[in-house]
Amino acid sequence: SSLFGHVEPAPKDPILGVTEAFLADPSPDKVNVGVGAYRDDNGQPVVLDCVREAERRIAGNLNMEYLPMGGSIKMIEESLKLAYGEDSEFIKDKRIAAVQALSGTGACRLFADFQKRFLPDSQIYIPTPTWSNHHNIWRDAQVPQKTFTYYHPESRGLDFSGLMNDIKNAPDGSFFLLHACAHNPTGVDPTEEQWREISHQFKVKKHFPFFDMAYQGFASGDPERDAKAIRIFLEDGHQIGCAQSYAKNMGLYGQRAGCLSILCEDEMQAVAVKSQLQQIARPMYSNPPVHGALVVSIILNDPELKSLWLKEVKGMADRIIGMRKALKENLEKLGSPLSWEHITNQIGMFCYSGMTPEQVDRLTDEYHIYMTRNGRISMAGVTTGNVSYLANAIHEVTK
Ligand SMILES: Cc1[nH+]cc(COP(=O)(O)O)c(/C=N/[C@@H](CC(=O)O)C(=O)O)c1O
Repeated sequence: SSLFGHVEPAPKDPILGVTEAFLADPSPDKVNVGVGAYRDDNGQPVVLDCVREAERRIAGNLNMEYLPMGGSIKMIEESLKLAYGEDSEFIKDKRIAAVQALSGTGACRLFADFQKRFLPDSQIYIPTPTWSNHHNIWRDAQVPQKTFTYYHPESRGLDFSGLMNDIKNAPDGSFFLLHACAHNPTGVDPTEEQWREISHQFKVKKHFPFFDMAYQGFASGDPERDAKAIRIFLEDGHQIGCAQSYAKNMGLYGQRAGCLSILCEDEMQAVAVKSQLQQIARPMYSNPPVHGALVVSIILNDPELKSLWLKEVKGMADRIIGMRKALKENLEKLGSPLSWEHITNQIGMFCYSGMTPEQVDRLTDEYHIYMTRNGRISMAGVTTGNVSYLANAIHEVTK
């Protein structure tokens, strides 16, 4: 028998498979509101001006040397300031073990592998629902998963009491995966007050919070505001883990620029933990890519470029917020019998519409509209040019 005859075709990825189907569709009316990637009002991908300027500054004088296993020190420094705060005591005390990672996915995976290696009996509580790849990451790291209540379908909001119950009922010292802001796919975030209650309960239970922060700045338009959950936990004295990504908020999708950080008890522990994170990276990819890290470092380290970035990331967030309003208004104008309040109550890249897989299939089959079957709409794919077409189709399949 042939060597690889038993290898079955892999199932389509629930998110990236939608992009493939969209690209294969010849219809001129097709609309892609599947993958969470920003598009401008013409439906085109965007390279931010701050990124183009950073590229101009490094053009030609790039060296192609290896980065250290832990990645670019400068990029890590800038990333920690963004997540933990410019004046963070934890940065000053060198208590944070941090390595450059292959974007947010790579940061989550490094953490999951670290968790498996050094806390082999631990498991991880993952919100219901969550970004589909979270399950794959901790599965492949062989860390057992549990789920915790998060989304409340009836109100299309947060099931806070269900969430708090699950936090209370989990064994002491459990690991929890938390979306720092712009929860994917629901667009539902705890309020500041709710984050404070969650943080308090985590102290009582000695739980460990691992924040996946893939959208800092992209949710509210203000990176400081979008880091509020992390800052609350830090003020309460928690040790945390954090996965950062520059895919969405800096548009560096394909550059795979991210950072994994773990707040340790002291500098010596941070040095040990960082050295072990590097030990995991070395046989996996040896060291991370140099280009994206350089772009990030130049932008965040230069006050002029950083303020340009802040303006541009707010611009992206504002456009999405504008499309939320437009989509809701179009549905209301069509006389939809349903409430669409959640479209503007939710935040970040996604609207969790509440549509069923069958309704999503009809949108694709009858209207060439592509979204994940859980009814998640990537709002960045909505433009002034397609919002009424999209609203009409949604109305037709939901009325
Ligand atoms: C919560 C979350 N975490 C991490 C990532 C990974 O991003 P990276 O490019 O590795 O930095 C994504 C990407 N989400 C979108 C794209 C994807 O599925 O990869 C999405 O949900 O469409 C997330 O939504």
